[in-house]
Amino acid sequence: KLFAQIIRKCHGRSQKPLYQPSPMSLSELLSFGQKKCEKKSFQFLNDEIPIRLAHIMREFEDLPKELLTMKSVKLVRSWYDLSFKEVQSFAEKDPDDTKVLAEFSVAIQNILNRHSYVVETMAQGVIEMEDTYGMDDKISERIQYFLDRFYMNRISIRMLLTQHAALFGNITNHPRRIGHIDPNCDVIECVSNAFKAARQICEHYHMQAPELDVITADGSKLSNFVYVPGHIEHILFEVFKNAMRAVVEYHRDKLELPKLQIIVAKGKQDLTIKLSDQGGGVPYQDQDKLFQYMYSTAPRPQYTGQESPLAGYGYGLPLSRLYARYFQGDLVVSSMEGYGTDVYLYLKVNSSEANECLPIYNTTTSRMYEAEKVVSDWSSSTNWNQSIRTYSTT
Ligand SMILES: O=S(=O)(c1ccc(O)cc1O)N1Cc2ccccc2C1
Repeated sequence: KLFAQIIRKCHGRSQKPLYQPSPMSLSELLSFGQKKCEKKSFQFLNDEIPIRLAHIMREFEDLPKELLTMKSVKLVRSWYDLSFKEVQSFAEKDPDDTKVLAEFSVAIQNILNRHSYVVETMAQGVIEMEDTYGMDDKISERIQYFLDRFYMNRISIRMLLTQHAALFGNITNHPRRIGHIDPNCDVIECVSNAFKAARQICEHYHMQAPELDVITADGSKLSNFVYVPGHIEHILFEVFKNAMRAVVEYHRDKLELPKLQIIVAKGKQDLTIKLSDQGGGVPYQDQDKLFQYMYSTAPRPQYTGQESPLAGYGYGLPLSRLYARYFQGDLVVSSMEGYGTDVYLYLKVNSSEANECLPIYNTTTSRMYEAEKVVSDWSSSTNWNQSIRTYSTT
């Protein structure tokens, strides 16, 4: 019933449709945080969190039923149901009552803790489904579509909740940061922190790790760039692990490892970080598989326990691309098989353009789950059953 209201459009053009998520820009989140008004933050979250939870809870219902019956997926849905009810219970409470605000902060911490392992648990559900029912392209595409939206929704909810917890909880923060936002984010420091963390793992396991050269393009004044350092370090940590693993494995028997290279360039719109490795690269036709949840779970290497710790359960790149896209940036991989791979991380320079990227549930969404597989209207082989191979538009 509540969800039926949520996608109800209100009358009149000027108003935002009722119960649609409200994307915030980095600059709005920053100034909201600088005001440090706990009551306003409580009221905003009181409205916004149930809406963002409800939209993704409704989308769960369009998932392949094979996935919905998996116990890991049922467990994740039960967490969302519980958290939705907990936030809803504050709907009528008095925002001027400091006891209510204190209870709200406790509820937020409980919700963040409850949802700590959602990514792993959903990945387990996908594996359970594949083991039970097998996999085909159509199910794989629907799962890819859902997980990108599901994890982006989760990133957005955790961003709002951790901002409130950092601003009004009793966590001592970095002096100049507003919650998790740094008005003067030092990208070179982010690069250095991520590189050291990845190198430590690589050296511990592989006894060696490639060195790093960092180049800042001329005229790139890196100062006063507003961003969430944690997001940049999360992304760079993943791509450094990939690059180090590629270089160590491709040059296994050599004494000297070719260095990694980072170039940082800042223009009017983009701050771009390019990471180049000489790790042998990947075939062009396999490049998009790097971002597939199914690919990273499907051909599961036989876990012999000898797996390099640099090789996580493979969600590193798809999730990192969501973090990059969350504030209107992107993550692009460009590989040369036989040589190595370049990864471009694009970030918005202007915080007022860095708006949250939020999935919303509407008729387009539900159609995406019903869509039949498209038949290819390109032919690239004489063999008849090949020519109807569908042209995947991932
Ligand atoms: O596909 S890659 O070119 C590659 C992908 C993403 C990235 O960030 C860096 C990369 O280098 N690459 C990952 C990897 C792992 C083990 C052995 C060989 C390779 C090659």
